[in-house]
Amino acid sequence: MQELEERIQSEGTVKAGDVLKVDAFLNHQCDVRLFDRMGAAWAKHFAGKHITKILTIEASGIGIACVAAQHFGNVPVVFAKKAQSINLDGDQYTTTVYSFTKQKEFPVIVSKKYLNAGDHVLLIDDFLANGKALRGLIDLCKAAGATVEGIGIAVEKGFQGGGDALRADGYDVDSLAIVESMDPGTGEITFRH
Ligand SMILES: O=P(O)(O)OC[C@H]1O[C@H](OP(=O)(O)OP(=O)(O)O)[C@H](O)[C@@H]1O
Ligand SMILES: O=c1[nH]c(=O)c2nc[nH]c2[nH]1
Repeated sequence: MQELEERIQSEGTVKAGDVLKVDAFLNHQCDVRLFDRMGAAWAKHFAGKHITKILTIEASGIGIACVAAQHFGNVPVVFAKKAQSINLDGDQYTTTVYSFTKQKEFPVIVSKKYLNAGDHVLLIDDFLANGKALRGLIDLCKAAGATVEGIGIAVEKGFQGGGDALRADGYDVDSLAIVESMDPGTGEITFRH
């Protein structure tokens, strides 16, 4: 998606440790008109797929998924929680995920009420790096007997390999920008096309 690549080039910064900072528009301050166009792009890619639910993970995927849902017939958006809460009752599907930016392991929890066998799920997230977050969401879908119809990602860091491993496993991963390389010294960012 050319618009997203241009925003990354003009507003993104490359940090040490393979971190791309795009919090001016994607995952701190949110450009909802951009999110809307990202939703439209995923709707075009996944046209013809029967999607009954969007599943994402706290925190940064939530806003993007909610805006994107409007392009999928306003299907419900469920987000996996990364902490137990007195607000979480009843049976739950749980797994654990190592968080790239927080550098620690989190529980990942979805109430059994909100993910079911028979659901056809689109996974949405802001970033795909090593694929840990998505593998966790896929595990939750498997536990529920739900079908993963596809994966919509805003920014994939292709050089970290998580996306290619998911594609090799047969998942339809639509990343709107795939960073091929980025250099914290010069700030140069290149994209895969
Ligand atoms: O492919 P991976 O290696 O799993 O990296 C991608 C994940 O990392 C970020 O989550 P993180 O927990 O770092 O931050 P967040 O709370 O802002 O979503 C991002 O939102 C993805 O969920
Ligand atoms: O803002 C972010 N920048 C990144 O490089 C990244 N990788 C995973 N999750 C991420 N979030």
